[in-house]
Amino acid sequence: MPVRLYLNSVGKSFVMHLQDGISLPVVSNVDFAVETGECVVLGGPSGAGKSSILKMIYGNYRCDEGQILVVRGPDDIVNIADAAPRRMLALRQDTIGYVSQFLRVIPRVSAVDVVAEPLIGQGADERTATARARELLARLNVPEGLWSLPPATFSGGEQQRVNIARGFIANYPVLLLDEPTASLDAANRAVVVELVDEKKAQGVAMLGILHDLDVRERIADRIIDVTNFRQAA
Ligand SMILES: Nc1ncnc2c1ncn2[C@@H]1O[C@H](COP(=O)(O)OP(=O)(O)OP(=O)(O)O)[C@@H](O)[C@H]1O
Repeated sequence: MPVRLYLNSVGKSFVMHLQDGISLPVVSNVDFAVETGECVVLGGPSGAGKSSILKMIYGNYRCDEGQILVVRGPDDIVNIADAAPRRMLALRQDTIGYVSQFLRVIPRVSAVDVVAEPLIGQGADERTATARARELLARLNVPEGLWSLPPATFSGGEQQRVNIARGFIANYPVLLLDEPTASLDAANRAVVVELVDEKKAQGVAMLGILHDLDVRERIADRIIDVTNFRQAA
């Protein structure tokens, strides 16, 4: 399968400017690829650098060394490590999705509109996007009575499921999964496994952090141990 995402000698340290500029090394020489239709899971103990790697790919953290290449087509390769902020925002709209367990609540916007929004952002008409949003909310067992309400008052688990629907609705060639099943019940974890399988069938390249061993076992095609990239202090 063709490579969709390639991390080439990526390194990251945090410089603590308020503490005499101390440098905290996190990872170095991170080198791996994710192919289309594949789900790769980052493993390793707490603090190993799993989230930092995902955040560099999504552009939340600056990549200090190396390249993060997204292969969008034979002649269309973007290096996220040197993408300007405006370019990064465009990539977040059409190329890289991020599903975390936390919903960023937008005041006064209904759950169905929160979910539909990324698909509309990719050019879908409102009616199609809303229908797809309703379908996903139903699959994730969010009670129908809540769909027209803003999720601010929803329970933690309901907000999490709205967020998963929002993360899976759009058509991103690369999808980052940051503990999407944390604290979901078994039935909803199984729905997430199905959604991941559907994305694989569509050729989406996924990179995730999943502490839930059962879900990890079911969706990971490969596990990469991040301790291999530990940077010497
Ligand atoms: N913004 C930041 N500023 C300073 N240090 C940070 C920052 N983000 C992460 N770190 C440090 O980088 C190291 C790696 O953190 P990271 O969150 O990537 O690990 P992780 O493997 O995802 O851990 P966990 O499984 O606990 O979420 C940790 O030592 C952490 O303290």
